[in-house]
Amino acid sequence: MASEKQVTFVIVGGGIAGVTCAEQIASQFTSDEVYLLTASPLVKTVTNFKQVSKTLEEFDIEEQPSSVLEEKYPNLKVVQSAVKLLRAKEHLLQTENGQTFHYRKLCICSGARPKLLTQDNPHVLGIRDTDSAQEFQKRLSKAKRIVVIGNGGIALELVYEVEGCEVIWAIKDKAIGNTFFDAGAAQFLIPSLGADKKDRSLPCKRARYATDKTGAGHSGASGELGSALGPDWHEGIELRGAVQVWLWPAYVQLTNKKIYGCDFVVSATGVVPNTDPFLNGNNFKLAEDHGLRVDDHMRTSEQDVYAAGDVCTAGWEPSALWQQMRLWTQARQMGWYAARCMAADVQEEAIELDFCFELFSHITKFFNYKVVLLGKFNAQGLGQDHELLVRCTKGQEYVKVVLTGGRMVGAVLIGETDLEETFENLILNQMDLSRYGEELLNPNIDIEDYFD
Ligand SMILES: Cc1cc2nc3c(=O)[nH]c(=O)nc-3n(C[C@H](O)[C@H](O)[C@H](O)COP(=O)(O)OP(=O)(O)OC[C@H]3O[C@@H](n4cnc5c(N)ncnc54)[C@H](O)[C@@H]3O)c2cc1C
Ligand SMILES: NC(=O)C1=CN([C@@H]2O[C@H](COP(=O)(O)OP(=O)(O)OC[C@H]3O[C@@H](n4cnc5c(N)ncnc54)[C@H](OP(=O)(O)O)[C@@H]3O)[C@@H](O)[C@H]2O)C=CC1
Repeated sequence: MASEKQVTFVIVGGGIAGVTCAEQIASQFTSDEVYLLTASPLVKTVTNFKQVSKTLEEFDIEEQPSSVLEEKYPNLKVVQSAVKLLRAKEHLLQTENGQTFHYRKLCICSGARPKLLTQDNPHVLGIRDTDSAQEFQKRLSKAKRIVVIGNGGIALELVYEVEGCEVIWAIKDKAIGNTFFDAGAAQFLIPSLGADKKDRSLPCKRARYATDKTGAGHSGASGELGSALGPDWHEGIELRGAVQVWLWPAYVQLTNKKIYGCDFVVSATGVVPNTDPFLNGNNFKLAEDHGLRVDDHMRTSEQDVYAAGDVCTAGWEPSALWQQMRLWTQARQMGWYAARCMAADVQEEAIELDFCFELFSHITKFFNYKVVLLGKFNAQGLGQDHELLVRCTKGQEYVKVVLTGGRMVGAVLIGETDLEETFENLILNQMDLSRYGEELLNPNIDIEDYFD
């Protein structure tokens, strides 16, 4: 049914960024109707939020029916229909179900979708949402062998979690988990794959790695065999050299020229922001990664249109210790900050870039280890101008700090190190640590006493 509404605030997207933004706006402007337009039947909400330290936060994500939000915020209306058209110059939006909204302020939080290796190939799956995860699960239950391509978050989780099916993991780097780790951390984690198999007595879990040091793409390209991952990676992992001689639904040729048959391929090769088709016809500035470019007030290049979460790309000059990564934490922080910017704009108040953009911080789990990443954890953008200190106890913890000019600028903490708060402080206060040298990571010294 066609209808037209004049509203102050419209938010597009029922993911973490959109829901956080809508909640924040609805709680601040209780006498205004706030509209959240979303293509998905369920909305994602943040629960059990815990501020672990100044910048580190932990929370759970729950998918809930939109009624839960509407009950909590009586002025928040959720419309489950995709936006099909935006005319930013006219401040007008239209949804698939025929509703037209004339907004004053709009925030686009339409997320991202998997950047698949090949489009429209029924044997190549991406994992993004509940539907695609269910499709993956369905196909996996009948699969003997899958090929996982990519070396980021999803691939790391999959190769560890998938059971009862042979997994061939094709990566183009020398070490696993290139988006989160360096080779040292990868080396620390690799035994978990083999050990996990023994400990959990999984008869069929087999992981195999194919690496390609050329860094070229996979299907059909040429290249040479990459170097081995290290002495431990194959421990407890069954390795077989030859391609199976029966017909598989799909075959993958890697750049090392090997061909593997499989039931299907998971393309865990990153994401691309959802900026089309509904944004077409406007004058949005896009970043190189196709994200909506936003300034330090989360404003896009179209007036009164803000963006947050995976769909946007930070276009401001970032702090020396922060970088954008498309993660839950940043989706929540951006959604929340975008709401505050929209509010400040309406109330004609000034607002400064939030403190959460001072220091990159992320807590997660890989291979059942707690993982904390701080600042320039992989010495991003530092070139040769840095020094690394590493402490590692096999099977227990891996601690790496990145120093430049004697000051700590990043850290990777794997395991229960209990160092996150101290290191966060050292990074934030930029204290000169030169005189401590390697003692900084001496496990026999209580580092907190040093700096009290
Ligand atoms: C398998 C997987 C595991 C992950 N694990 C982690 C993790 O452990 N830790 C972590 O920090 N991050 C993780 N991430 C990343 C994290 O999920 C994303 O960074 C985050 O969810 C992005 O939130 P968002 O709100 O920007 O986008 P999304 O969650 O993608 O939400 C976008 C919303 O916009 C809606 N939408 C899109 N187009 C339209 C339209 N035209 N009209 C109306 N609505 C529209 C969609 O329906 C959806 O509701 C993971 C991602 C994946 C895929
Ligand atoms: N626990 C967590 O924090 C998790 C976070 N996520 C997030 O979800 C999003 C999606 O995850 P994911 O898909 O793993 O994305 P990521 O961006 O984490 O990783 C993509 C990986 O695919 C590789 N890649 C890209 N293109 C190709 C190609 N053509 N051939 C081979 N490899 C390629 C990339 O290598 P290169 O970098 O060299 O291009 C990279 O290793 C990300 O934003 C991720 O951060 C997901 C799961 C868990």
